[in-house]
Amino acid sequence: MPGVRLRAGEAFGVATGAPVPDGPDSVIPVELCSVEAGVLREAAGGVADRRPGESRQAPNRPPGDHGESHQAPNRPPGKHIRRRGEDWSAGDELVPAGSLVSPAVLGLAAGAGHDTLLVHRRPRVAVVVTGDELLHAGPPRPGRVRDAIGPMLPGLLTGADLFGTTHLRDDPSALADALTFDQADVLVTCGATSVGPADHLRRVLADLDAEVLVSGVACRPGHPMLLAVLPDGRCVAGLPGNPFAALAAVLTLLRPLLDTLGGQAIRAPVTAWLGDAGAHPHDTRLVPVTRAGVPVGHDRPGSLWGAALADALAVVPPGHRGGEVELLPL
Ligand SMILES: Nc1nc2c(c(=O)[nH]1)N[C@H]1C(S)=C(S)[C@@H](COP(=O)(O)OP(=O)(O)OC[C@H]3O[C@@H](n4cnc5c(N)ncnc54)[C@H](O)[C@@H]3O)O[C@H]1N2
Ligand code: MOO
Repeated sequence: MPGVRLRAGEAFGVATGAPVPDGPDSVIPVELCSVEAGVLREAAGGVADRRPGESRQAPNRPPGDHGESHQAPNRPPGKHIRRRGEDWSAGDELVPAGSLVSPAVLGLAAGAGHDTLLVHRRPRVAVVVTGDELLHAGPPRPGRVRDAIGPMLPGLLTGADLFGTTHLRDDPSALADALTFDQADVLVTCGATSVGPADHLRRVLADLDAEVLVSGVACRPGHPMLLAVLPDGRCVAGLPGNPFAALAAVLTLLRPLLDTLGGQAIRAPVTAWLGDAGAHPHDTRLVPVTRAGVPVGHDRPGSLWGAALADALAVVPPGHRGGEVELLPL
């Protein structure tokens, strides 16, 4: 309370959050005091300190005792007073650069007096699912499979804005057309990464003068995954058509790309102990496991069953027989 100065033995009423006058050593909650004939009396303990049968009333004091020498047992100096600058000082880093602006970060920034924040824009993503054989409703039948990647992707693209999903037949000119969509920072294609007659992605990218940065990786599943940059800087992430391989490519290639474009800090690795999980002789294997690192099985490249049962994919290095491995949370 600017302009008010308390002397020893004096008290002043103050609402929660209001400035306190100069001079007091602490604040006593109003429910722990009483005022009789202009004299403030303080209960010996707080409500929480009362034992069964004890009165909450202030102890009897002789008239004239203003309580100035009385120190309540639970009232150290400074109690219930927030000092200016006690949470942080000018120039302190409140959250590290690269942090996600969560609701708490937004509130903290406002509380610290910021009107604007310098942020990365969320990357914008468009998805293109290819395949003559794909169905989008009903049960699979001979020669036709349900699109399992399109429904899986939106929930995996956290931190990005998704324009939507386009479904294409195996037609190179339709694919080339889809890759001209210039509102997206990243175009995600599903299928057509391999070398079969209907796998047009690499030829289409060559025709568009794209620079291929990643053309296959030593990882099972997911080994045909691809990353390319179009001449105008837009990225193309090619997910393999086998659904579990597509998931592997999202976790190991697409998500790190989106995190980087969105300015997010690199996630600290999570690890678990994993025994002999059937390591590949020369490639890294991704094995669906529980949080405790127990393989759940059902991990064929065309099936998402194991991933659906698992908490994470364990990153199993070639030749692994047992030891600590990285987990990619699902
Ligand atoms: N000659 C070679 N053939 C293949 C190789 C190879 O190295 N040499 N790699 C195999 C691996 S591993 C994978 S993975 C696939 C990747 O194939 P593509 O990305 O070209 O995808 P497609 O041929 O279109 O499809 C493969 C498989 O997945 C089914 N599929 C495709 N899209 C979906 C979808 N959205 N939802 C569910 N299932 C999908 C598709 O019907 C095929 O059965 O290549 C291998 N071949
Ligand atoms: O990427 Mo493929 O599905 O390795 O098996």
